[in-house]
Amino acid sequence: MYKILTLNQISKKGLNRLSTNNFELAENTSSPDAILLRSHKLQGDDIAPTVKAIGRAGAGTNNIPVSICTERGIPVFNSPGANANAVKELVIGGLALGSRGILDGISYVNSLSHMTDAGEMAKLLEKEKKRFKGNELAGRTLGVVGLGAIGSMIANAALNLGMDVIGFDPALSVDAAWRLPSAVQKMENIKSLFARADYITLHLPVLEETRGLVNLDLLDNCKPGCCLLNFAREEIVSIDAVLAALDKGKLRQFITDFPVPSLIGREDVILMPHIGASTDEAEENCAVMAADQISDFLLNGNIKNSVNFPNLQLERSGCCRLAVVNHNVPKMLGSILSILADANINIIDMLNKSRDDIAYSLIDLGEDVSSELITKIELLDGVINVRVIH
Ligand SMILES: NC(=O)c1ccc[n+]([C@@H]2O[C@H](COP(=O)([O-])OP(=O)(O)OC[C@H]3O[C@@H](n4cnc5c(N)ncnc54)[C@H](O)[C@@H]3O)[C@@H](O)[C@H]2O)c1
Ligand SMILES: O=C(O)CC[C@@H](O)C(=O)O
Repeated sequence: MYKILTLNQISKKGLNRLSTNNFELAENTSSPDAILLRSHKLQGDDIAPTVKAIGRAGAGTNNIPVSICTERGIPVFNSPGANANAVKELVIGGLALGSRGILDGISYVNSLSHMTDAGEMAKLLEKEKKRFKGNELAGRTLGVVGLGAIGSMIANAALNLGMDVIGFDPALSVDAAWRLPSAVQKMENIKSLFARADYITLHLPVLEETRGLVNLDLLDNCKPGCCLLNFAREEIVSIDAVLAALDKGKLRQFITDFPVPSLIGREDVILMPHIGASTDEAEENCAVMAADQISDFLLNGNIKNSVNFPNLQLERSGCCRLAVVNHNVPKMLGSILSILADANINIIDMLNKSRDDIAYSLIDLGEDVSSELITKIELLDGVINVRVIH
């Protein structure tokens, strides 16, 4: 029985994938085999020595100490694309809020609760509505920074709204490039995107190189009257730089899913409480994907959608399976295989892959192995951990 520690509210549909025959769910346990979480900020010390895998029901993994997990041989999984549609729809909503007097108009109507005569109210609204006039999105230029799962969906939707779309992504994957409509004009650098766009939307991960990426220099260079949307992560945008650009009138509006106190109460800012992925559908999609990946890893050693381990899937064969994590250095596989050969154990099937400093092998054996043999493999210099999966 594997113990799964759930942090945050994980959709039931996902948790139901973890059959009670094999898994026990707990919101509090000191010896979990895996952790399932959403935005909970996990510290290295929170990860018990028993933890074999971490599943993020969502896209961003900046709340998980991924490099510590890698050193400890723990794969971290996320759910790429599973909440992209939810974010896309909210960003389209954000574009509408940023182009029309929707929020002010609604507040104004709500302020008229003292009125009792519908005819009088209609007359007043017709007179006042000019205060809430906006501009159409069609014909304006949207700059999309980060053209992955979310960015490419937004680019598509914006084209359908009649917008011109320009994009910047220095690390676009081949799959993402295939998904991207050819009408999206690729920019050489982020500066030229900022200089040309009427609306800019951010959809990149927070990494060392993207922390504070949107700074004074970039905002000084943006098209006057531009509207910036941040549904990616707080850390990507310098709030001081945004406040300065708003005060100077360089930016017309800032719309973000990551509020901080200094942004509250400004008319040129729209704040949402990190609800980009808060739809039933996205929560279910993410939870199902994360739970399936954790389940397949614990039961079979297979890896899909890990952010720090190689993807590796091998159909089960033989009597038991060894899953070995080791440093990606020469002779490791040979040393493991010679221990098995010396014990006269037949290998039925195997697969070995590496990613950066980590190598991972699945080895299906013709017979069961003793704990002494596992200890021999564990003691090899460079081996990080070994699991026997029956
Ligand atoms: N508001 C929310 O609730 C919410 C929901 C989902 C995701 N997110 C955030 O959005 C981010 C993107 O999500 P996704 O699903 O599209 O991820 P993704 O991995 O599919 O796409 C991210 C893209 O950003 C690109 N990128 C990396 N560095 C860049 C840089 N310096 N400049 C421009 N592009 C760069 C990558 O090459 C990739 O194509 C996540 O990492 C997460 O932080 C927020
Ligand atoms: O779990 C959530 O609600 C937010 C998830 C989102 O920030 C993500 O990175 O996928």
